[in-house]
Amino acid sequence: MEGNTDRPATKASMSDLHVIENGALYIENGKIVAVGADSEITARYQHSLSSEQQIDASGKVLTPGLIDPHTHLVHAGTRENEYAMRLKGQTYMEIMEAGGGIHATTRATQKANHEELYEQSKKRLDQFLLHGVTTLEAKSGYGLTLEHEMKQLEVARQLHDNHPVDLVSTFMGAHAIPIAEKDNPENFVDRVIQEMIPEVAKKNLATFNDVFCERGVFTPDQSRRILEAGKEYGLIPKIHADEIEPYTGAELAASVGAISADHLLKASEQGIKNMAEAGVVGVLLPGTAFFLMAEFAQARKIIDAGVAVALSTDANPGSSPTISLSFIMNLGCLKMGMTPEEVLTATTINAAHAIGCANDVGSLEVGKKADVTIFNVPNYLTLSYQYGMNHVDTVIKAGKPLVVGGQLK
Ligand SMILES: N=CN[C@@H](CCC(=O)O)C(=O)O
Ligand SMILES: [Zn+2]
Repeated sequence: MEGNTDRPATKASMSDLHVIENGALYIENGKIVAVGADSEITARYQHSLSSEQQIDASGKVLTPGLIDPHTHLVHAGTRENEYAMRLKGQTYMEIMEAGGGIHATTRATQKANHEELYEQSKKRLDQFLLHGVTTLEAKSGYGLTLEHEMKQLEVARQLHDNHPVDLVSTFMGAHAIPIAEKDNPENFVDRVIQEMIPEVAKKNLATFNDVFCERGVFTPDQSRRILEAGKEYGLIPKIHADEIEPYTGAELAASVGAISADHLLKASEQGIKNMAEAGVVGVLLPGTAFFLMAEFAQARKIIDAGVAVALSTDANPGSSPTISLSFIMNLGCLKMGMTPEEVLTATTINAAHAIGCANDVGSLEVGKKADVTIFNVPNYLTLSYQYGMNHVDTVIKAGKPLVVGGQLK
């Protein structure tokens, strides 16, 4: 798996995995130093390694460490009660409008202190690692006040510092309009712009700035204001776009120069075309369509239109309570018309592009960080063929084996 570091893979290049049969990697100081045929690499480097420093992956598949470019990792609590309500017919938006949904997780997250939030989020992060993920993006957005948004971002930073998985942070103060400000949303938009964004930027707590642009949440105009304001502070725009209804989120992503537009279940053809032209990565989240029993994003159309597609879990307690990118790969193939090759590109190099880290990770190439996942499967097709299983055998992060035999070391 090499190539597409300068720009994300689109169209046919999404299928080009550059598989090496009987391959090997040599790692030094946390970086990939050589990759190629086992016969060559072994002859050249084996003498410099003790037997403990060698990993025999015969019969298995190595990929770059998986990258999850859209998660709501840092939050408190769960919402299985809402799941039961939806199964009886209530919709996601009805539950949110009645004060549940994102508001319910906001209450729980505000109530949790830093340590509690850290512990709950760390458990999920360990699970991500066990499922082969070595880098992920984590959003705030369950604080909705300066104090609690900062708390979420500080927990994310601490996890990045203490945990082997790398976190890339996104500020998402514009995730919902707090219930108390329902009748005056502009006030809240002003607070996000004037109070929160400058403080997040001052403390350097996020790389990206995301908005839930959806009818009943933030309008396209409010979203644009928030994203443009973030740009002035160096925060790169991202958008939760066209998830529930067509709402010109994809068009907005292209016009504000967003790095990615995410969801896109209801994106218009024009919006998709604009994204392709502007080079906005489309991050598709089929776990959300699955869990909300909604129509899936039209990945086939989106890829054929020239948009670079990445896949993500959207891990969150309301619309996608999973940490399994493998399951997302299955859904990508079975529900969105993607190929087994495309879903691998979408969870590695294209996912890296969606969060601006393709120079360091996302492919198995000399000079990149030695983040490698070894799956106990005989070929890569099996990864999106057998579903509901965790095939991860070994995870190497920056050269260190952290998961061995499917267990945290
Ligand atoms: N759609 C908005 N945000 C999340 C869901 C958050 C929640 O329900 O807690 C998403 O990406 O699906
Ligand atoms: Zn999300």
